[in-house]
Amino acid sequence: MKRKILIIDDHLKLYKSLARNFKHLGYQTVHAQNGNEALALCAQDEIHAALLDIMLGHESGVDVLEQLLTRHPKLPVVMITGYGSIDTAVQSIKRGAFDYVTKPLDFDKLVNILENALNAANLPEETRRVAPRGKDLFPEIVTHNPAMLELCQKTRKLAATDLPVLITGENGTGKEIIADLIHLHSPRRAHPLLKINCAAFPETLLDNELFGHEKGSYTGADSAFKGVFERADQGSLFLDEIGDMPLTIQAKILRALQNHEIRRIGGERTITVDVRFIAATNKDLHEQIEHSAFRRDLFYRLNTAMLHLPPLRKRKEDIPLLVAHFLREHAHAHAAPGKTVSAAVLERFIDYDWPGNVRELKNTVNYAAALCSEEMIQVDDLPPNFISFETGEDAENVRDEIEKNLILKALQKTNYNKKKTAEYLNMSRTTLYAKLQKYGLTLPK
Ligand SMILES: Nc1ncnc2c1ncn2[C@@H]1O[C@H](COP(=O)(O)OP(=O)(O)OP(=O)(O)O)[C@@H](O)[C@H]1O
Repeated sequence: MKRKILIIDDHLKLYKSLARNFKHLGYQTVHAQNGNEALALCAQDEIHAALLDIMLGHESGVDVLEQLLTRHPKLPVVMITGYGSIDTAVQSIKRGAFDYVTKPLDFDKLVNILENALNAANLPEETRRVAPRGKDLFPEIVTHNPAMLELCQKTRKLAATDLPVLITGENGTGKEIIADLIHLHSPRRAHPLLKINCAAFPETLLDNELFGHEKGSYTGADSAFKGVFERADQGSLFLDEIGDMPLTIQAKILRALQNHEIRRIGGERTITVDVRFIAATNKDLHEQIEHSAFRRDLFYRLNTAMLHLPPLRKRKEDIPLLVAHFLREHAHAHAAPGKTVSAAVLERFIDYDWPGNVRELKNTVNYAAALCSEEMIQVDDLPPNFISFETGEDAENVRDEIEKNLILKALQKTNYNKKKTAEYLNMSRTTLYAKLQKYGLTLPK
């Protein structure tokens, strides 16, 4: 069946050109010039995704978005925005739009985003919630922290095995990216990686989502349903927030891990399943065991291969690198010119403790990049909590550490030639000598 895209735009010319391009790719398009027409089309026809202009004559695209999503909550909507209304586009994402594209439209990019939107919409409910979007489909760990580099190496080695892996770390430290990497580097990569957030479901629903049910197993079970264990066959299963899993379900998971067998709810027969387990938690499982909230035997089954992600506050030297990475990503995603941050912004970032870890940093950078109209992001462009935030000794220490490493690398690159090192670093030789002394760097004889 051809997929049908609804284009909501009051410019007929733009619609015609998009319709022509989409037709070549095998999509069908329908056109609405305003919110009412869009709602009417969605009511009478099956629409797979919508493209919605933020400026719809006298109507606000964001209002139309809300009306559409109220009636069709699963409809993926991609906003079209002019360069001047990116902040509104960011608002619309908060209100449920899938993504946004900026004018002038880059058709290839638009199709890419649309395909991601359509794929995400096709995923079962529980996997969609935690499914990677956009560029995250190709995860990349950005770091030069020694503990993280070691962890990346261990991740690659573990990926090649079929061992269950337990990933621990605070929220937003990158556990899901590691899970993606394990699967993508494993021999199972051609099969699905299904993800389920164990904290997102009440016990009976979680049971159903994991193990499925037989027809007639409870009122309303009109047909049999395969749970994620069966749907992930030959692939991997990512059990996120496993520390929040009810004890009864932990017992079933243990059985599945040990015997590779499950039973659907209301089912008599055992079903053999072939999945690789990847679990993650932000909880201290030892503590959970002490409080009888986590099964010791399941923990021992899972902890043969453990990966712990340190919080961002313990690897602050990664902050400048991550900031540059997220700025590049932002520029790329919005076909916008690349931005930088001022030294004062970096200082604040380094001094801050980042309780939400890398995710919080990414959101902060995206927020500032979207709102700042200049090339360099200043403290005033940051969210309010950063504007009133004082910097201190911490920032200085990390800056020194970064500078020391830079000088060391430059020395190695120039074979410890001080003149060339000074030139390479764009500093005078006197400054270089002072810094070598400050950091206790001695050159090989
Ligand atoms: N080292 C990194 N390099 C690049 N991006 C990163 C890195 N670590 C995390 N991210 C990004 O930060 C965001 C949060 O990462 P992720 O979802 O993997 O964290 P998590 O530990 O699974 O979070 P939670 O516990 O809340 O589910 C993602 O958008 C991810 O792409």
